[in-house]
Amino acid sequence: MSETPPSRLEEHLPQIRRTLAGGSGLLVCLDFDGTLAPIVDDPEEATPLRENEAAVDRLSSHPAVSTAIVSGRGLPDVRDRVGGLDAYAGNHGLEFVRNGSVAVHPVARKRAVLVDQVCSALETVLEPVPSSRIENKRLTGTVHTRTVPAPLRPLVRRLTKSIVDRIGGDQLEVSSGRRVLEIGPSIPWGKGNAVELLSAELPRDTVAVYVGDDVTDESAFNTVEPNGVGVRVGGDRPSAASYRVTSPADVAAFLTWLESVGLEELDRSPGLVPTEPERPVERTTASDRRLGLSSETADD
Ligand SMILES: O=P(O)(O)OC[C@H]1O[C@H](O[C@H]2O[C@H](CO)[C@@H](O)[C@H](O)[C@H]2O)[C@H](O)[C@@H](O)[C@@H]1O
Repeated sequence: MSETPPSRLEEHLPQIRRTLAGGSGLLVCLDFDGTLAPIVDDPEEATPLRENEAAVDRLSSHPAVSTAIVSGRGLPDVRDRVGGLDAYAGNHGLEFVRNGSVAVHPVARKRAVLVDQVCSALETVLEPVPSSRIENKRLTGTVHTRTVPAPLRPLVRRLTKSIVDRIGGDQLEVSSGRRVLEIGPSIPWGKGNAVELLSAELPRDTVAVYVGDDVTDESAFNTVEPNGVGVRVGGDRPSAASYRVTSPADVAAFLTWLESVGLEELDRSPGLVPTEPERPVERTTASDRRLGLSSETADD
């Protein structure tokens, strides 16, 4: 991961316009929890902001734009929560649906039986821990610790790791996310690979945008940067994304800006792009200024 904190997006719209001006189309990839939907205690209750749904719908209906959700949730789950995108990647990119056909990583498919055994064992072992919750997503599993009393979280981590070691051996691994432990196959595959696959099907000069809030989104930021636009939702901790916004409401403002301002840049043929002044003068338009972003919040 980059050691550089991302810059505040609203201060860098002219750079983003220049990045978009290099492309003939746009691929907009979006994480779900913490990006389109605010983080909530109960994962079942997570719902995208209406403004995000509307902005995604508008982008999806534009002929120059392809849209995708790239989520840690299982595919059926995330498709139920937000509709209308061109493609969906679930389980951190291990499964995919596009043009009506579903693809699953073959190694992940084989190891799903181990994930299932781990989830069952954890249901029993963590049963006495108040408010612990196990989400079996078939190809991966999630242990939720958001509502577990803080002093008990290290115990949950230890128990989870020991069960995964016992049942999964070197076939499974545990990683951390926002108040979750993610259990999945130990293979070098993540959201970044999913974004690569999506990009590979589009013209080479398509500009890729990725918006996400969590550690697993870093591989996707690495995939789209530096020719595309990586946007981290959250505070100023280091990230491979160049830009950051604070909240899902800010994501809606950015997506709206992309549709109303950013897309205009794509339409300019290279010969028509105004030459840059010698000393760059940042072109901030009234539409740029309307991008109202909220104030800082803590990452957790
Ligand atoms: O890649 P994402 O779409 O962001 O999915 C990552 C995980 O998101 C969900 O957990 C997170 O959101 C929950 C609801 O707001 C919250 O309670 C939890 O603490 C967060 O980590 C989802 O439940 C997981 O399956 C995803 O892996």
